[in-house]
Amino acid sequence: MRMAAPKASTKKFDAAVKSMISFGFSKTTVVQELKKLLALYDDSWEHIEADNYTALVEALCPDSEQEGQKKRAENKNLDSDHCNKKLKIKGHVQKTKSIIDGSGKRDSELSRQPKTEALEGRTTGTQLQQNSAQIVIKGPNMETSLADTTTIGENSSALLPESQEHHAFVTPLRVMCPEVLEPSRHNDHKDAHMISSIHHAGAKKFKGVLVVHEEQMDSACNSQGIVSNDLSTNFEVALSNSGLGKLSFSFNPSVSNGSDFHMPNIESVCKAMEARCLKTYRILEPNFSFMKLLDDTCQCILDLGSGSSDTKEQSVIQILSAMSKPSVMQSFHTNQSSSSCMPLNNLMRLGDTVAFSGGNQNNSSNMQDVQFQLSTSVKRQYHYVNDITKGEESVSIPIVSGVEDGVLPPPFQYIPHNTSFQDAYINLSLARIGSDNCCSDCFGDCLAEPLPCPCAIETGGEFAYARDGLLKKEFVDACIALLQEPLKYFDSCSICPDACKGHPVRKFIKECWRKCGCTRNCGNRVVQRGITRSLQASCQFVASFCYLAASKCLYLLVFLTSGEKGWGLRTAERLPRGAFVCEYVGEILTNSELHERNNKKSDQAKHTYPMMLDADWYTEDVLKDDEALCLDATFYGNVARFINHRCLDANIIDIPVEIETPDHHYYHVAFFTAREVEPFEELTWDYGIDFDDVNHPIKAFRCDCGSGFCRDKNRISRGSKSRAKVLRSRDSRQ
Ligand SMILES: C[S@@+](CC[C@H](N)C(=O)[O-])C[C@H]1O[C@@H](n2cnc3c(N)ncnc32)[C@H](O)[C@@H]1O
Repeated sequence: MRMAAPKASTKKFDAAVKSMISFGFSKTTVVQELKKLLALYDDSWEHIEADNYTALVEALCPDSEQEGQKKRAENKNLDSDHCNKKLKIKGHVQKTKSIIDGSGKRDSELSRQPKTEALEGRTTGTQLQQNSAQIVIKGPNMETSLADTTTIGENSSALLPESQEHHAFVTPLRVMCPEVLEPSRHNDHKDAHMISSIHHAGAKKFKGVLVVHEEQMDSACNSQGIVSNDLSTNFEVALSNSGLGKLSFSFNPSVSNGSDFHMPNIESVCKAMEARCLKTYRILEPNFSFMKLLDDTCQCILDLGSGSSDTKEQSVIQILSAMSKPSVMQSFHTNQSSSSCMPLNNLMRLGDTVAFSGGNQNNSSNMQDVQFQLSTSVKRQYHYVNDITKGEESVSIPIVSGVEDGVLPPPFQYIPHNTSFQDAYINLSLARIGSDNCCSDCFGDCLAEPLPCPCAIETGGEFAYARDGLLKKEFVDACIALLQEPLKYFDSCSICPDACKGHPVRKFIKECWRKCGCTRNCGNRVVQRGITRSLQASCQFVASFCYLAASKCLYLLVFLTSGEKGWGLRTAERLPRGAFVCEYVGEILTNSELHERNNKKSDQAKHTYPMMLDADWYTEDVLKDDEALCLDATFYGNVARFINHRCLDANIIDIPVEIETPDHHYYHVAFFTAREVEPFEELTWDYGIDFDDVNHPIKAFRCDCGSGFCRDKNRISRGSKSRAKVLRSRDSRQ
């Protein structure tokens, strides 16, 4: 009889289960595997908890298990008893040979398979059939409907009608027929041909079968197909030149361990797979779809199998795009095997710039090889796509979409701090900061002191920041109220009494600075530290798993929006309310200089990047004020230049921050989250544009913000412009 587990073990057990559930594993499976591991390790948690539950992850992920066990046995010098036990498990989890061959005799083959019996003792072909889900891949010109494709010959009884838990849908097919077929490869497979892939994972027995039925294809174009039956990899491939394929997944109901299993809807399976890819492999492409992955897999099989030259014709940009991803991934996955990254070794571009192929599975050395052979201009583009900051920030900011379509944002110089253009007069001398505006008597962290320091005077004697580095709730509330209803908070103006309708009151943050006695790590210094990695603590994927590399991490991503807005910025992680995102950085210009620039600006330049500082606070005649300042990020700027506008309910707000100067003539514009922001949500702020003001020197764009509170009466109706249309119109302009 087993003794009741002591409390500490129960906690460990729960923690391990919780951790694995967060990666998408089912509780039942995790509990089962965990119990097995505990038995294996004689209830020693040391090995199970090591490296963030690596042993458990490996037990749950069959592909990595054998390798992982080998490594663990080597590294940890497991005693022979453990090794023996492991060997037993290992024997149990070995991948089996495919239970379906290319002959299409699925039922009989299934029931004959000794491996199936050995693994389950219960699995029958019928069970598999009754729980199959189909995905029909259909060529662009094929008229065959889904319903049509469900009736297949006698050897394809796995393909059942909808009523018997079939889930089918159509996706465009990129797999075209191979021009040359080797007769020996398809002669024996006249009936139904299959792409099959079967994984047996010991306790976690899972079978996935992708089936391509060729009768249907033959009836469509009476063509030959291609079948590969590679026993060494347990992988069978059949492709038709008709453009119609059928992928059928079958599941063995015994995996459900007697629970009430029902075949899930195929769309929810795709969604779950996409979530899993996002979490586990950190696939950051916003348009990633599991169906596209399957589609690409077929294309890949065809390309590799037929030695197609398609891959050679990819544009450099496409290669760069593909290259950028693994290196981005690598920053998260330093300990990962190459399998989680893009297959770099298969990318080929022949000709003047890149010649790259080979079997080297080590991505880091591949990257070096590629970079070595790329021309300078291609290298420059590659670096730009990978990190638009060119290393100026402590985080990398990649371009994650649009690149595959050959589109890049118009060039600009990345600068992490504001730079004066010419006439702008900014006096940053320490002498101008009086003792009232700094805390020379402080030391260490001002936020740790019981009383606020003089720097908090600006914020009513309270620090704007809390100890966790976020803005205090009340401060965010007050800023939002002032931005959303400025007229309510107008102040009588002493600066421009004639023209000013009243300066709206703004909430300023005053940060401690160099004249203060506190250290650089003082909690009242946030914006001046720039875009930092501190927010990564809130990144659920990274924090809870062991892939966080010592190198730079993803945090912000530049992407091509789906509407008329052009490029945008999104966060890669969940951001809590009140978090500092980035500063709006650009050239500091006087209003007159900006006016001159606007006059010279070509009509082609669709997007504009100016930001008024003290000049535009509801004055009507602002351009008379030559000394008034603004920021322009058109030629020099930082990542904030990609943040688009959203009327009223944007997820970030701009807050003026004093750092070096005590007046409100020149200040920093910092963006903070107005609410919690979900991973991959676009970041937007309200530019404060009056869309009705036809006299404004900068012509307002037609707003495509999609907000229910959109102020633009001429707004673009949602859905009228697709991403494809935007790309097409860009192409025609180039
Ligand atoms: C600061 S830039 C933002 C980045 C810009 N989307 C790009 O592609 O570089 C401002 C410009 O983006 C576009 N934009 C921003 N928000 C928009 C919106 N809600 N609707 C339409 N266009 C928008 C306008 O062209 C505007 O002049």
